[in-house]
Amino acid sequence: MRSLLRPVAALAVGFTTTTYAFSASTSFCAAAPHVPYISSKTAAAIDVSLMNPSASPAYTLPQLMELAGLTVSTAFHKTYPPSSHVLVFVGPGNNGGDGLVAARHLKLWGYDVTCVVPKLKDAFFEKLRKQAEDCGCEIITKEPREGYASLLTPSTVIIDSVFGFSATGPPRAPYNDIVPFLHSTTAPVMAVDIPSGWSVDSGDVNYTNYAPDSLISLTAPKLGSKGFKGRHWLGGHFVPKRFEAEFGIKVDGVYEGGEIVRELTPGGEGGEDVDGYSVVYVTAPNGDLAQVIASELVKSKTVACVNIIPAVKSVYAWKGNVEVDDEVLMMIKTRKERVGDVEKIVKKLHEYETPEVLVVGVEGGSKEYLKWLGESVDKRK
Ligand SMILES: NC(=O)C1=CN([C@@H]2O[C@H](COP(=O)(O)OP(=O)(O)OC[C@H]3O[C@@H](n4cnc5c(N)ncnc54)[C@H](OP(=O)(O)O)[C@@H]3O)[C@@H](O)[C@H]2O)[C@@H](O)CC1
Ligand SMILES: [K+]
Repeated sequence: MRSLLRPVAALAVGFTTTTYAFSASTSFCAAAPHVPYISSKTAAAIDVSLMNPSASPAYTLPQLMELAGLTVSTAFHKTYPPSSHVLVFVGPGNNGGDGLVAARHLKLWGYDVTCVVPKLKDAFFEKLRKQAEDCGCEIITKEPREGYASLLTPSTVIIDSVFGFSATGPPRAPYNDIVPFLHSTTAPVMAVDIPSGWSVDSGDVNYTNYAPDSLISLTAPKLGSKGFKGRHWLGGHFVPKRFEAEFGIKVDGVYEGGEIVRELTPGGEGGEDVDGYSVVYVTAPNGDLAQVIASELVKSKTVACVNIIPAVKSVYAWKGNVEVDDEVLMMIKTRKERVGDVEKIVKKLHEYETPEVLVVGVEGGSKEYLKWLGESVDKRK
């Protein structure tokens, strides 16, 4: 007799079949370039993996910062003419280090550059400051008596390299004067990685109305920049290919023809939030029950689509025996935030006591398909 308790381990055989059916039954292997947004947590994990001294690629911080800073200056050069005066606000972490390296490159490319450096973390940052100074950048360590606005000229473009993906909470001194200045100035700003003062994961949740003119995202755009409306560049030519699958940051075709930055369309070209979608696997004893569950899920706009894959054989351990069952497999596509609702509906309609509900993260997909997916599922109420 078919067991009613369905252990997760029973998925092994079905999973293989599913993988095949997934690509064979749909047509969304589109060639459109896809650029995923990542969370602050993922960004930090990538940083750790890039610089883990005991595992490849074992980059050192100075190596990465040189590449990141060159990336920032390249995006800047593509956006603003060399006749601009550049005012770089340098923060306490690596975002600030990117700004100091970019300042040096921009000066060497002919820009007039001033760096505001109120604090330096350690000897390495002191070296970066010195290198910028040696290349001809003006260095300012505290707010002028007349305020930061007195540093502006009619051609000034600001680089906001105050806070990156590790910043949290309201700005503390000495940045509690700089960040409000950035939020209120009318001078154009290029933000590095994330506009300072925005939440890295949620954007301008504090309603600062800070809207930089341009943004250079490093490695992958951060979730908080999803609503960014200005010119948006992506750089990160230092990330090994294998990280694409590992961290879901596949960026096919992004860096072409020797370029180290690529402009995204406003809001991010193909920049759907892949962190925001899930595939849920549910097995059922027969196609009729699967169809009842699938119809309810789609009708209620809890999910966008359910593929019912027939003739799945599940082989699993059960009470010391090896069981073999004929089942069907539902492959359900939805927003991540609706996975809990999917589980509720499945449990309500299913005849198993413990139906399988296994959630798999989405690593990528075509721009058009992900857009349709998002539009087809109601957001959580
Ligand atoms: N892989 C990549 O893409 C690469 C990325 N790179 C770059 O690194 C950036 C991330 O760097 P990061 O981790 O050093 O973080 P970031 O935000 O610059 O500074 C943290 C500092 O800020 C401070 N702090 C925090 N909150 C604060 C507050 N409210 N008010 C005041 N201070 C506050 C905090 O102090 P603490 O809280 O520790 O006292 C700490 O000292 C990333 O965005 C990118 O630009 C490249 O350089 C390399 C390759
Ligand atoms: K920033």
